[in-house]
Amino acid sequence: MTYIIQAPQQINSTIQLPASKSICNRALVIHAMAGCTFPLSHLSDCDDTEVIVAALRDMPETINIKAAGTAMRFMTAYLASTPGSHTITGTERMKNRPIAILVDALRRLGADIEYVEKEGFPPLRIEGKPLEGGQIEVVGSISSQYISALLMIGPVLQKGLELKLTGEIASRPYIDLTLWTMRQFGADAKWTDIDTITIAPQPYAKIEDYTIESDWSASSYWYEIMALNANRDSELQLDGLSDCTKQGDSVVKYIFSLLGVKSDFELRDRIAPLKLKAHRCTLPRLDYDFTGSPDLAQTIVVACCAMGVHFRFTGLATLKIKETDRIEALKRELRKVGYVIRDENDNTLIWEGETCEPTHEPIDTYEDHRMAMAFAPLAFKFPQLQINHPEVVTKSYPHFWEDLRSVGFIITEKA
Ligand SMILES: O=C(O)C1=C[C@@H](OP(=O)(O)O)[C@@H](O)[C@H](O)C1
Ligand SMILES: C=C(OP(=O)(O)O)C(=O)O
Repeated sequence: MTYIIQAPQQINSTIQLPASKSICNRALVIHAMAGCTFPLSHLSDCDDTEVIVAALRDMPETINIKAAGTAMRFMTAYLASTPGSHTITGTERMKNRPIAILVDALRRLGADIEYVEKEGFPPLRIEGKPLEGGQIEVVGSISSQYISALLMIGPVLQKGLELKLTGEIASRPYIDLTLWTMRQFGADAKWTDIDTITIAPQPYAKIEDYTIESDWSASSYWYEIMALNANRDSELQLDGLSDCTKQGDSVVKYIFSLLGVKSDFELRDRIAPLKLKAHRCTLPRLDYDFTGSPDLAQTIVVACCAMGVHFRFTGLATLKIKETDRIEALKRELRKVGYVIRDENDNTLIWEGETCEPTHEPIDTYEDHRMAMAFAPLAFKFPQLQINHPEVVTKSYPHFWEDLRSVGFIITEKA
């Protein structure tokens, strides 16, 4: 399927963002470890959360986690520490996303895990059993999801867990989000040194009423829409977010303030409406390190090209092992609309304003929800923008296209 997208002149609407898949997936695994039987409410209906809901509910012999990285990593640690025999697998892409750092760490904690196909990658055969726990070192520079997965089982390990992280820590705000979620469920989980996290062997508490904030990563596409619409009469309200959030991607508020989008929360101390308004952007260039917020990179890269803001973005090394190689995907698809960006050292993207003749071919999405959502706002600049396989958005934001229609986008299916 291919969508043809036409953007509205002006936006005056309210959007209810989906629940944060990162918080949902943490809460679900912790909730299961706490032995809670009642379901969690207000979960996201995105694919990445639904695969965990189904896995925990049915616990089939073979668990297919599809394309969900967090689900693959969190469920691997959960299954390794919970009695039972399971194979965990996923999409072809998932079978090429590395998992050796997590498997090695779990084996050092006593886990029984075998690779079913390729050494270092899913699928995995796991014989779950109570694990002793203790002190281990883990590389922190490849994916924070390995660290989060280990931390979440910490309270149920006989000796608890002391995790020393080595190397530069990638996606660190997600580790803090894990610790915060664990503490909400009664865990004693904290940084005890600059590179060390300690989890006490103390069971999780059963929590009945748990509110899940909306997804700040999803809000980024609305910030981009407001920036590219650049109409002073437009105003957009986003519901479900909090100014005192623990989601690292809330830094989007700051980044887009530099690109002319003003954010105004009705209340500061809890979930409250957030109003966005666009002002003129006069920024000539933006340099930013995305080590802590990799999921925002595509949004900001596309927005800056469309706004003529030159950039040098660092901290992008982990983009190569996500839903697709996002560095290559960005370079290739931006050329179709006339922007020539280049990469350096496998972790940097640079744009000095170089352009090429646009081909106006449809944008390919590479089974990556964020490619579709980051490119859609380009419809403000390129009328009749086309996006291939728009259905990829279900990974994190199933009603993205309906929400776009509700604010005035005209979206038609190409015959
Ligand atoms: O823990 C999480 O919820 C996530 C961590 C990040 O992954 P990495 O730690 O692999 O960068 C992020 O990209 C992903 O979308 C969600
Ligand atoms: C990288 C992402 O997801 P995951 O790693 O959980 O598949 C993402 O949602 O951008």
